[in-house]
Amino acid sequence: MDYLDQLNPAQRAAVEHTEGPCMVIAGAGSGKTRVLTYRIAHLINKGVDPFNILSLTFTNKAAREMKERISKVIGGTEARNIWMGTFHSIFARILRVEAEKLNYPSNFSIYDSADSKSLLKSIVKEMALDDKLYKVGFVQSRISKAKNNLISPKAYRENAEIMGDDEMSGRTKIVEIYYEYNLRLFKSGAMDFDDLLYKTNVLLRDFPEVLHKYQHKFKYLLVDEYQDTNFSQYLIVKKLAALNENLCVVGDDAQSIYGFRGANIQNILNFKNDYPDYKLFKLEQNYRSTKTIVAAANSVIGKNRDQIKKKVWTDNVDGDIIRVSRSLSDNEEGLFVANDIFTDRNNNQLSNKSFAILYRTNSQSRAMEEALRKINIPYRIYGGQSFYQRKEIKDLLAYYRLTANPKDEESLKRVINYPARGIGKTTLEKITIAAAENQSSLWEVISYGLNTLQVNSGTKQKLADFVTMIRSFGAQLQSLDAFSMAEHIAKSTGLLRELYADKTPEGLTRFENIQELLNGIKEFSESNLPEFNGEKPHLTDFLVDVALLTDADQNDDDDDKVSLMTIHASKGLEFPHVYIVGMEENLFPSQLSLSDRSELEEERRLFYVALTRAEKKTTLTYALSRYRYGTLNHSEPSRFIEEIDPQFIEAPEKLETPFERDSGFGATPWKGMGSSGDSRNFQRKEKYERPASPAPTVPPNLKRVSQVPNISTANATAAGTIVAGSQVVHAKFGKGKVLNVEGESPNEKATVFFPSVGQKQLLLKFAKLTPVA
Ligand SMILES: Nc1ncnc2c1ncn2[C@@H]1O[C@H](COP(=O)(O)OP(=O)(O)OP(=O)(O)O)[C@@H](O)[C@H]1O
Ligand SMILES: [Mg+2]
Repeated sequence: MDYLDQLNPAQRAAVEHTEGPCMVIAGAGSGKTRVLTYRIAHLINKGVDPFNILSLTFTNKAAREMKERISKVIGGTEARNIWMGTFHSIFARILRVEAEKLNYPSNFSIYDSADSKSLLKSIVKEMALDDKLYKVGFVQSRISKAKNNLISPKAYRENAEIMGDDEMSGRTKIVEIYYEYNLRLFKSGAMDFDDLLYKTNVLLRDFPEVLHKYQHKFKYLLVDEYQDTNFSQYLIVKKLAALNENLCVVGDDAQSIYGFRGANIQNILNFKNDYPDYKLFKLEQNYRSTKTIVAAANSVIGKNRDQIKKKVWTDNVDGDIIRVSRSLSDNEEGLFVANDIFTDRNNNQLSNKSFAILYRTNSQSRAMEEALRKINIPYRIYGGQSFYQRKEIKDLLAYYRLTANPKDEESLKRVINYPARGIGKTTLEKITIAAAENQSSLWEVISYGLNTLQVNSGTKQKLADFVTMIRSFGAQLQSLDAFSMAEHIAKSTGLLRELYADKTPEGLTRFENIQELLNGIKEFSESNLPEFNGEKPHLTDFLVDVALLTDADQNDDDDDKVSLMTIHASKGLEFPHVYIVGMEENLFPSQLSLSDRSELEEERRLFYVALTRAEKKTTLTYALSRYRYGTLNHSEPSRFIEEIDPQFIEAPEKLETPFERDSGFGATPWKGMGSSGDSRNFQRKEKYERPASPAPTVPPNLKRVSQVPNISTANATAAGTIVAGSQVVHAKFGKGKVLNVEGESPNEKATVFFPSVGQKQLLLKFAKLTPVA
């Protein structure tokens, strides 16, 4: 069958319109990514050289999948020559080639977010600023915002009011930190993530011949998820496309979810100004989801004021209505989800990978993981604490980075005394000061300025040995292949021995992780990628992208596992069955978004993204209490549940009085096991224990979602018995004194002082306070 027949007429028109600017704006699941994929296949089929195609995707995994699909469509191996990947990975690759023009080494280090934070922390400390006022995360996001808007430190200083710093309770030193931070990055031969785009812009602005070269090279440009590009990305695309204007962008304004990180939906709206002759394609048929899911998602997004109105419809079946499940706690919620997957999978012969659990914040994965582990359901977490963020991995990578680029300050600090070699904190401080005085890097101090350093001769020797070791690695970089070099470093630094000696379970895991990294490098060494022209790649080749890798980029799609990820990470993906968990006020929508309409609308778009990931079935869950930042909080169901048109969702009952129904986890495989093993959960379980009543069995195929056991509100918390001044006992916090009671039944709140934990605000209907005489 001709591949063009695998498209509907609107999709086909977009694919065949290969010359000139075009934009595809369409709702979720309508085949935007499919259009990009087929468009590339079509270009190659028409004779365009894959080396002349640049395609920018949201993840590297998406790029890989697109290439596979293209290969299937057109056959052969040409697809692997397409320039395809995320903005960051593509332009990191280009910067490697052009780095020297910017006075950077081509082996420049890429600082990930943790490296940047660590550097910022040092700077705040060295500048003797208050680290409570200048919180690292805050400073980092300000600098990131500036960089993504191409505001240099100088421009920042001149336009401090544009950045709004004067309104930020006296945090006027951000710009000084920004200056110093950039300087240190430069001295370290390092770029942070935002620099990869910023410096690309500088390169294309200041070196017309370079711009010219890439304009000629990339004759066809394609961008997926265009609604989430920021200004810096927008400008790169605009510059590269200026010569040929063969630019095709696809996106959905309703799925713009990175506004908090500087993505600018205006890029969609401005397209027609930049390219007045552009062609606009609209796709309206959704191929992914059931009628119910499409209609439910439409009803939600319709509540947003700022949007391009779209019709999205589907020919697919009606499908099940959306289910809602309520639990008492986050752990119970985890158990519900795990159990539900277990039953559904077994009753309907489904694979694990048909299921996905999506959440608003990474920390919500814990309860899900525990529950899945308990009943042996294999799962995979995308994002979160990624493999490459683990300490042992970062340590070894720091050696590799240092070998390639000895000026890399963060890497040097990480390993100069690991494994321990007697180079202490004070020595490092002296080196840092000397570097600042001489305007040099730490490496330059220890390799050339050792004599001027005020340390004893023993320490000097240790530093000299360290320098000799790193230099000896450097000398072999070009002669050894990636794996031999990597293994040699792991062994001769003593790092492998150190981890091997640790026989604790954690130590064992760390050792295995290192083995896994080395295996990965081995695979890479033998991968025979076209860019290495038949030669074995070097360790520097491996390092090119390693800072940009995320867990989503690991290629183990064949594994049959349940997927766990944040909604942000789920963009563009699809799964037959989706659980959206933690549907609670202050969590989703997030607390920070509640006071601002545009932020609330971004949360709603996020919910739209979540809902539209599902092909067949969507389940929403919420818990009535949840541990957050170490304290137990009571929660209310999310407003988003009620925003779904009621015909498409299970009757939400009376969400605000959740305790009157009585049912249980009848069919759970862990019946009678208690909710969880750890002592914290045990306490919480105890707290919610109610007088024994037989748990009714919920047949697994029942549409109504099983509910958690109810609890009686008729206990000692009744109004009147607890007043300001009375002494009470709380199941978890122990004895306390009531300072104040406010609000009306059933929402009275008490402020109680507990000697064990300090002051707490508790809702009486949940808190089970027992008065003591
Ligand atoms: N014409 C078609 N015929 C059959 N299946 C299609 C067609 N168009 C799209 N699909 C399928 O529909 C699903 C959704 O397509 P795709 O992922 O391209 O949509 P999208 O618009 O990119 O979605 P999102 O907005 O979530 O990124 C995919 O499984 C795709 O293969
Ligand atoms: Mg897509």
